[in-house]
Amino acid sequence: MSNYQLRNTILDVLIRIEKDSGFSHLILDHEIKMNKMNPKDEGLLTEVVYGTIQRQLTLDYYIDSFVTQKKKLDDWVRMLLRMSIYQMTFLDKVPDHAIIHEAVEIAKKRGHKGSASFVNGVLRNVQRKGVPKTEAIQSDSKRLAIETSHPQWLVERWINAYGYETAKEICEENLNRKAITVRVQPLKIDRDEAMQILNEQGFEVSPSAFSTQGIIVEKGNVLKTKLFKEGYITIQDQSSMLVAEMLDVKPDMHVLDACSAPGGKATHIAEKMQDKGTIDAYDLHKKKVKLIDNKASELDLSIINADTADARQLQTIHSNESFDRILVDAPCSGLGVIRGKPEIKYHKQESDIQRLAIIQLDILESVAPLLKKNGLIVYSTCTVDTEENEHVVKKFLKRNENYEIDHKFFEELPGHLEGSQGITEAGIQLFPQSFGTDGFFLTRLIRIK
Ligand SMILES: C[S@@+](CC[C@H](N)C(=O)[O-])C[C@H]1O[C@@H](n2cnc3c(N)ncnc32)[C@H](O)[C@@H]1O
Repeated sequence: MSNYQLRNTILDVLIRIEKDSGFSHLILDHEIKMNKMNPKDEGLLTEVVYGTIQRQLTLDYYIDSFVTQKKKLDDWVRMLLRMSIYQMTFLDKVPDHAIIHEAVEIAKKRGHKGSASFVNGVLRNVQRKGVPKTEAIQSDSKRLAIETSHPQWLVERWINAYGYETAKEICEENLNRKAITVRVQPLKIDRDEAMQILNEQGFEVSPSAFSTQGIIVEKGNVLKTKLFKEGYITIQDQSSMLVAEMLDVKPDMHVLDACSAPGGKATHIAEKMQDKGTIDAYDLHKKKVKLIDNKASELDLSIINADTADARQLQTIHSNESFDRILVDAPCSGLGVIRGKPEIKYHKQESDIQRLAIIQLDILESVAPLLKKNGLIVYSTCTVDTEENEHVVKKFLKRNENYEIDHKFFEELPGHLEGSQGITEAGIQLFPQSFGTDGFFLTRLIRIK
């Protein structure tokens, strides 16, 4: 692929992610497969696409300071400027003159002479004068929002909930890439053996402190390994691994996973139960239910019954007090996974959070009667937001006196979390900057009567 073709592909991918509100990782994976790219091109494509999305609002702030025309820029022109300025400002892989030359060539082909000279003018200005400073922005939240490319409402929400310093740390960490972590299927291989095999294949690996099944992979693409292809390991964030650990399942239990697709936690629970007992796993979306079946069969697990259902209607299928354990891994705003899916921060609105918090509480309240006395519910989300996390738990407890927080949960948390800033009376909020995990919340409730 020529440099020109590669830059053009990067632009196409970025436009598609923005236009279709699509997930960057899915569109990127598809593009890489379709184009059969070499690893170097694949690396640059991934780096520029993620980086441009991660820094979008900062890049727009730069662009707007150089553009005097009142007319709205064409979407493709803005995107071409974003990806070019991203490379000039945040990467040092390609010299500025080459970036400008290629951007102008793309503009000539996509637009007319005017577009090419406009793109040339803006980029030459960036090259000559550098990008504008942000220090002069008076408001702390606005400055942080522009510097770290987050919507201002979100920055203000995090400042209000956790204070300025923590909000700043979250925003800054969201600009980084995280290490991949995998979970071993312990009925097929043990962790040490899997680590040794990965090591021998050149991967840099270390054991996770969150789960006895977790491995941190610092470098390398595990998706291409035999271990992954044959279901000895699966990709899962360490925070998510904590869920099955905290659910405290045993073989032969009857477990409900109310919001289960694509089945990451259901399969972990099945492994913990030594594939003995029953897991009823539901998801609202029929298409996604297939993913649960696929994951279970990839990992050679047999005790998961996956089906389509609204978690708020499960009383019509199951009678009260039928489950030993229930997992509510609730649909959420996903603000904890911005590092991997950076477009999330632009697509979510504050109203989404309010709408989701109502659904989360509804789901918890609907499944609560289905749990046996002395049984446990784990409630979790991959978000960093008090309204979806602590507030949902507190509202639930206020309205369901037969439940309380299971305090043994805090004692059972891995030792390195002790004294973590995210531990509250309602559960634990993992921040992305704290332990290298996704931003994640979980807690455990016990049915006392
Ligand atoms: C956080 S994801 C679950 C991830 C899953 N537990 C795992 O570990 O792979 C939340 C899931 O809830 C599903 N969902 C949304 N609303 C639901 C509802 N009312 N009832 C059941 N599932 C729902 C979504 O389709 C989504 O797959």
